[in-house]
Amino acid sequence: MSVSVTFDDENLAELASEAVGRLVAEGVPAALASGDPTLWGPGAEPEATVRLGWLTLPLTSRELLPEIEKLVERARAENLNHVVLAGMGGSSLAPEVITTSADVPLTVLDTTDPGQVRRALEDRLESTILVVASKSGGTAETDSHRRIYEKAFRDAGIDPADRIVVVTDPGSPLEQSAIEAGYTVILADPTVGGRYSALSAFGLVPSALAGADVKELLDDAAAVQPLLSQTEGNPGLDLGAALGAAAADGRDKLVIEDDLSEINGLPDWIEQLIAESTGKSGKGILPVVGADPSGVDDELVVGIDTDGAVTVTGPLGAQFLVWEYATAVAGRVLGIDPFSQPNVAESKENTGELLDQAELPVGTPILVDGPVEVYGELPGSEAPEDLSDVLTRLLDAIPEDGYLTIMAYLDREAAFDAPYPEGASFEEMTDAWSGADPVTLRGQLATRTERPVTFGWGPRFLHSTGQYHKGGPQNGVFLQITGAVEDDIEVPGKPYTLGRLQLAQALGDQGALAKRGRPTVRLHLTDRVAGVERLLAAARQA
Ligand SMILES: O=P(O)(O)OC[C@H]1O[C@H](O)[C@H](O)[C@@H](O)[C@@H]1O
Repeated sequence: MSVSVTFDDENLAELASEAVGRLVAEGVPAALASGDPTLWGPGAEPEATVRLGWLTLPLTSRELLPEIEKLVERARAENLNHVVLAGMGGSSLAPEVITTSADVPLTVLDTTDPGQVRRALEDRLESTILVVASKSGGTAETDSHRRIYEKAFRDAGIDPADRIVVVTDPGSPLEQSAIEAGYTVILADPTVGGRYSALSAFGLVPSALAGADVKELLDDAAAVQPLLSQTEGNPGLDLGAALGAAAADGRDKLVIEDDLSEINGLPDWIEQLIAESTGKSGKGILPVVGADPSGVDDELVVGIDTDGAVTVTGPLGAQFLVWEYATAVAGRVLGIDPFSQPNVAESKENTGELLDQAELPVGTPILVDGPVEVYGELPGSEAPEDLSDVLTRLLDAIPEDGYLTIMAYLDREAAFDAPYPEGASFEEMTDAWSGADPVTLRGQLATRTERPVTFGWGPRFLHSTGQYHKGGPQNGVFLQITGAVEDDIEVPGKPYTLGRLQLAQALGDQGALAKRGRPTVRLHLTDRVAGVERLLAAARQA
């Protein structure tokens, strides 16, 4: 089974077909299939020269299968059936989709929230195998998770070398330290960037350990690969031309729907791929995930196995490859380098500088509304009356072509702790969860504006849409949510705790956004449960 890309929008079909015509005339399909790094201009060439390995992963990754199989057998023999993956962005998003689609359990740690990390640590440590996945080997979150787990294993009398598997690029500092520590190391293809690494060791190792059939993924991707050098019937070319041409024509908000799909969560992976690849030089495509279309002119709805202006159907392995190819093509149409992420480092550097200070410069709240403190500058000169007023003013500040983003530096599983009455029906349970979930705020605010409202968990989104926020068109309005930490976790060998790192990440990104003059407000929940409740109530009133 292959991937099909179909259009249900005449204008778009025409735009896409014109763009395909131009791309074919320029020889793009053959050039891309042969790994030509000049396709994105001289500025992008050095990076593209070492970033096109994903094109051949359906074949080259097969070489990893025996090594992966051995690892899976060892884990089974030792009853290591709680698989925890520490990895940010491209190093965890693909395994998350692969394992949820295959319905096999994987605990993903892509957070600095102490509560969420503690939850993982306290869950079956005796049967835990930890995959530490980082291409660069220098990502602070992943490094912290490794240090915390090493200590937890040792404290429990377990040798970390028996439990830690490292996936990284050859020559990274992580490879070196992992070899010294005696960890199992699986090296990934260094010619593949993080967000294009779904079919590399980064996607395959944790997914296989969790029980997913990764050979099938590669088979499905290999089946679509021959189509990608064609000038006709090339799903990657058709999709990329549509995304690029639509965005160039002003339809640059990409609503990705997957309601009927058996692939679970692909939009989250696409979000990183598209946002980080295209959101730069003041251009880009804003992925909108988990939201209904609002029917505005600058919106393009893509359905995964579900009807949209463009519908993309096909198995997961093939979808990965087609979306990667389409993103590279859209980059060419938009005139950007799809392999760089120039603005991600900025927030990281800000965070590093903040962590060097004795006290984090949190500032003074402009308002305290019960368990919610409000920091930052609101559009308009008057002080806000209450939290509802803050939300209204943020909504009013969204430019005509802009968007609002909610960024929650919180525990993304905490809502499941919400109490519900004994004997509650499933509906009552989901009501209790959504009443305690900051994600609910997205839907509430979306009903009050036609403009897109997106939601991201911090710091996860910093490795994804964070690039677009800072590098893309400057028309975003930003709402951060942070929370008090009750039970913090030391990061062994580092002068900070996870809670301090988490807050520094929020402040670091706030600095980067404020520097660009974007409206950015931080809501700090001094009591997390009561704070979310208050926030959702304020959104209802606003
Ligand atoms: O795999 P790592 O080197 O730890 O990187 C994880 C993530 O970090 C950065 O933010 C990049 O922008 C992402 O594309 C990458 O996926």
